[in-house]
Amino acid sequence: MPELPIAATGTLLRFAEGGMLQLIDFHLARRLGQLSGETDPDVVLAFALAVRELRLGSVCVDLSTAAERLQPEADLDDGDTAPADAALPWPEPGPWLRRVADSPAVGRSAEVEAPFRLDGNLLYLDRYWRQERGLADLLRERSRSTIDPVEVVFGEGERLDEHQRDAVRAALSHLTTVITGGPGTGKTTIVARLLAALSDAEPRVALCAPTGKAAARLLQGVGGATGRVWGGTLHKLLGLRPRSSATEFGPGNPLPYDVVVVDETSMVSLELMATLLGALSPRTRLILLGDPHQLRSVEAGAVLADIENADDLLTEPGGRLARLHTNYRSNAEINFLADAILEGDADAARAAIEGAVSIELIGFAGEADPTGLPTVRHDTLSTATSVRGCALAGDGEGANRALDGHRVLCGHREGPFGVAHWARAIRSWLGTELDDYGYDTRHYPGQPLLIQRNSDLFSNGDTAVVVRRPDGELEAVVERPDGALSVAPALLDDATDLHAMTIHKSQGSQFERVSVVLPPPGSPLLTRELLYTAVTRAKAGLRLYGSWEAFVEAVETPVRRASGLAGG
Ligand SMILES: Nc1ncnc2c1ncn2[C@@H]1O[C@H](COP(=O)(O)OP(=O)(O)OP(=O)(O)O)[C@@H](O)[C@H]1O
Repeated sequence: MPELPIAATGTLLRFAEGGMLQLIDFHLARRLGQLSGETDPDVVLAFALAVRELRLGSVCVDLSTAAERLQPEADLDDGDTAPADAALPWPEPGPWLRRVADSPAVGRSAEVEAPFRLDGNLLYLDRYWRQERGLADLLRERSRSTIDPVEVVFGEGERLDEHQRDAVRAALSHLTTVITGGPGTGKTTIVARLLAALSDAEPRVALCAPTGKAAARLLQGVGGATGRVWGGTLHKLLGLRPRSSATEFGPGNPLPYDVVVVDETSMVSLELMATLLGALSPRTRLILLGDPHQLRSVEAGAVLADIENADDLLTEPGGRLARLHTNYRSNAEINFLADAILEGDADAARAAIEGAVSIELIGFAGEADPTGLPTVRHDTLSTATSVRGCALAGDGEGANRALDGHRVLCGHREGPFGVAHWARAIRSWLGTELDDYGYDTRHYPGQPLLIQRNSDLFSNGDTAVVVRRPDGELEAVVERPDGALSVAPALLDDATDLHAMTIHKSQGSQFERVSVVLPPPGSPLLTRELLYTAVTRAKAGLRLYGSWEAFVEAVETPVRRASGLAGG
């Protein structure tokens, strides 16, 4: 049963009881309405739904389709399924939209400040409407600008395929280029090639990504930082301070680069993308790389997918979209499965698993201790043993490499299908198998760590391994864009043991073998994007723990995030 707001009555109470609104949605909507004198419960309901949808990752709510499209929420972490969709008193869309439009809390022109904004059928919190509009205007403006094209001649022996060559040419002759493709389709290879083609002009280049790990991989892929090539997170590029929305660079102080490349753009929120576009000089080439089929940013927005789907954001002469198709890294069975998932074809996806030698589905219904499963024991022990071997020999980079041999990924954070439970079970079982391994709260050689906050030194999502130095002291070796960094383990006291991680956090990384703990049937997390993201983290081997029912449900449930961008 959801927690109900005491002050809610009538319609709003019914929606809260039906799992459609949480306390925060109700209170924020009511307060913002009260400040402007709005008390009509149906209008406050529309505001509360806009707040709810923002919390769930959509920039706005489409009031004309809300009754059919919005689903009640379940507690994501306890594995509960959503409450049954009791018939809720949805207002008639036409009159509802008119009453919302007339509300004093809804701005009518861009000059008027008001907490909400109605754009057609889409209701926004004003701040997000302004961000979306600002981003769309800047993208369209850049699409109208031309740039001197740079010629590229591909050599005889160059192994770039036709799509990759087209993407390089596009980026060399446009101000804004979006290059989409799944993992291993050559996005990094292309960046290296186009930087080589631009090298005569000695451009100042920024290579960045939403996470430090993804930025590190991009930088490594193009041969590392040089005098004119900088690499790091998007937050660092913009000069965003932790826990603040102020940036060093912006419209009055543009970024000092000729080329800005962003990898893993699917994880970038609307707010961050709008900030980036606002901080670019009109002559800076922008190249956005990413896989629009992966999970979206944690914050609101699905900017990459929206730009890909919109007709008018990225157009000639200044803008171009290029798509890459062939995954050169993962094995053919994993690629085949990923394609079937994207097609939403559950039969083909199931057949892809049943006919594969490198993929299997192991029954897991949440009842058993994960380490009772021999497959979990085998994979986690072999990885922990290799990581620990390197750590005891003081080899931090080797330990970090070995850590990528196998990873347990969960959709949920808590509960029997969640990261906390699996990580605890694996760590305590490994503690019984390996000497001096994580049996109490002290750091230990081979301890794999996940950093969960941004700071001057590290980025949220960076990984580290605790190693033993020749003098016997322990140090944590962190992988960063500009190389490994050794720090006292105490500096990472708030990092968590990385015996399992969420699928969300795994974006931007690939591992030799991956074990995925599927959410149970009925979980709101069971979506096509979650499954695709999890499956494509694997290069050579994949295990899914769960049921066919959960698997099929995921394949058949695409995520929808509302925004006004793709609508043009
Ligand atoms: N045309 C090609 N022929 C053969 N191998 C290729 C080709 N293009 C790329 N590769 C190889 O495929 C692998 C993946 O390429 P790359 O790292 O550039 O992909 P990516 O899209 O950046 O992957 P991710 O985003 O997942 O890191 C690399 O080992 C690369 O050398």
